[in-house]
Amino acid sequence: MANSFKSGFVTLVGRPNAGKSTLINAVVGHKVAITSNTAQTTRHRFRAIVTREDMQMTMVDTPGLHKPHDALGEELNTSAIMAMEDVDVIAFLVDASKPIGRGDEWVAAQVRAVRHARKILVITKADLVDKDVIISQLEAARALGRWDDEVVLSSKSGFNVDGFEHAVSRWLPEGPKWFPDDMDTDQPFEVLVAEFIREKILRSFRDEVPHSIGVIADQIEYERRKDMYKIYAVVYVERDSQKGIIIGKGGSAIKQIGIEARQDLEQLLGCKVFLDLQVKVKKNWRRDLNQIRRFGYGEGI
Ligand SMILES: Nc1nc2c(ncn2[C@@H]2O[C@H](COP(=O)(O)OP(=O)(O)OP(=O)(O)O)[C@@H](O)[C@H]2O)c(=O)[nH]1
Repeated sequence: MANSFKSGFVTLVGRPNAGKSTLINAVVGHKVAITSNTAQTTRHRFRAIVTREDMQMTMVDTPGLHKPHDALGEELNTSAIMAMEDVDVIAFLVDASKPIGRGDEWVAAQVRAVRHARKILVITKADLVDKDVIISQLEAARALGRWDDEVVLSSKSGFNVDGFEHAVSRWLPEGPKWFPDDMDTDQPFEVLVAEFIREKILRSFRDEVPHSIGVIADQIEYERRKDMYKIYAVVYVERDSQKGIIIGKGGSAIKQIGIEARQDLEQLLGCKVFLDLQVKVKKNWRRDLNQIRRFGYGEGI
């Protein structure tokens, strides 16, 4: 008898910076999620899909859970908590290199409250610490809930990423292929483009403007004759001072962001990219929920 096909949904949760987006990219095999050192990099829910011969696993990335400080923070939390409903598997990620703290405990409490899903404990960033640290971290994390499986891995080195895939697959129910074989993310193209640009800004200005920026890819055109994409994007900031920082002396900072984003986009798109970046001030956009939704962040999308 032929083996039956398995399919289902897994959500990755963990405190900000636990390594959710990096793990998704490692499983997919290329970049579909942006990452940075800045906590709360991920702002919107999206799905990444991996299809194998015998299974299809759809990963739901979520903004890291944390105590909210503003409307954006609340929206991100609601989004992350909602992502735990209606999934088959919850993967709870704990950073091996950071002592378990209140952030992890708070997320674990949300996970414990979900009754129906299978739960996998995932210790991430194993490349950063010694074996004995991993063992003690595993023991401490075990105490935070009841786990159906445990995985220790490193998304950076690739160590045991397949172990994660197998652990999830084990708990997926039999089901149909929900998405076509070649689909690896459900993010609209313009959102993916905007996110790649936002990543570069976050990486350049870790401390100065972490949560005050939003990026919209206004216009994307493909020029067949040149095999080139023309992308016009706007970076929104809250204050004039932030605009100055992002533009930099004589435009040097925005130029550098443009170069890095263009290289990434060329890799994503497999052809040449012309990128036009503008910086505009939109006061208090973070506090205005409609504005947040217009930027595509939170569960409103
Ligand atoms: N050394 C090492 N670094 C890692 C690994 N996984 C993630 N990181 C780094 O940890 C930081 C955070 O990773 P992300 O994947 O963005 O974390 P996240 O949980 O998605 O973060 P939020 O979007 O803030 O919730 C980045 O700088 C990653 O490069 C790993 O396996 N090893």
